[in-house]
Amino acid sequence: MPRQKLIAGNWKMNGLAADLEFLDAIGPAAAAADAEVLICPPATLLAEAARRAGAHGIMVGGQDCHAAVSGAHTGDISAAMLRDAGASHVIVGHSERRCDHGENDGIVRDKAVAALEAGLVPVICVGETQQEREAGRQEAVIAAQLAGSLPENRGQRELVIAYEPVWAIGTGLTAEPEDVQAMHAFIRSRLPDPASTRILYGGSVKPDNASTLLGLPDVDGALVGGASLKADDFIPIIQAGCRESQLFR
Ligand SMILES: O=C(CO)COP(=O)(O)O
Repeated sequence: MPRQKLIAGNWKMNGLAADLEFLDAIGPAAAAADAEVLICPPATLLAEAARRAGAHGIMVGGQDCHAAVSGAHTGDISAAMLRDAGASHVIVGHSERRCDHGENDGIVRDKAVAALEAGLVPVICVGETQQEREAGRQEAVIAAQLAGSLPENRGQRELVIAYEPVWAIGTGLTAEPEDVQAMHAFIRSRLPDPASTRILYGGSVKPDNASTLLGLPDVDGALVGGASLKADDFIPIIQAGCRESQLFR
């Protein structure tokens, strides 16, 4: 059973209500695509995004969640709240959260467990820094992040891994296709359900490199930052995912 491609957009801290027109703009491309499309807007837009996205078969997700179900955590949002707002997925362990908010692997794992318990699919991010890659430590770093961040017992519940080399995020630098494929194959070798788990690549995915990256055998989709903010950039990435999905049938 081939893994269907998943093309995900992470809007990060961008987007006001008017920007949800994006969903109607990408709607026809998403509806026609033989690939799943997921948009993760800021939490303020989630409920309205879910309402508008549903009409096009687009899924929506959160960008983070708290590990607790509810309680005295000012400013935080639980997985159950995301689900209640219409999310199906949540990104956890993005390098910007690991770096800006001091989230370590244990915190990321607790968030992933909370997501699964709320009925969300966690998109668990891992990635090495430039320094770690230059020192040839990328596999050791990723192995440790996977060992520390993945829930231990998830039964049949789905999770998604996103490999995002930190040095490729927002820099316009993408990893070489051979390095991406090698790392994705390495990640797959470490997963309990290697055949069914989707591994996305993220880090400066753009319309002009999407086909190459999505055509790699162990790349099951993309987690797109900057190029998910404009329909003209995101539509060709969806279409690349769709083409590459069909080639695998
Ligand atoms: O961090 C990312 C997605 O989560 C990647 O961001 P860019 O596509 O802007 O490099």
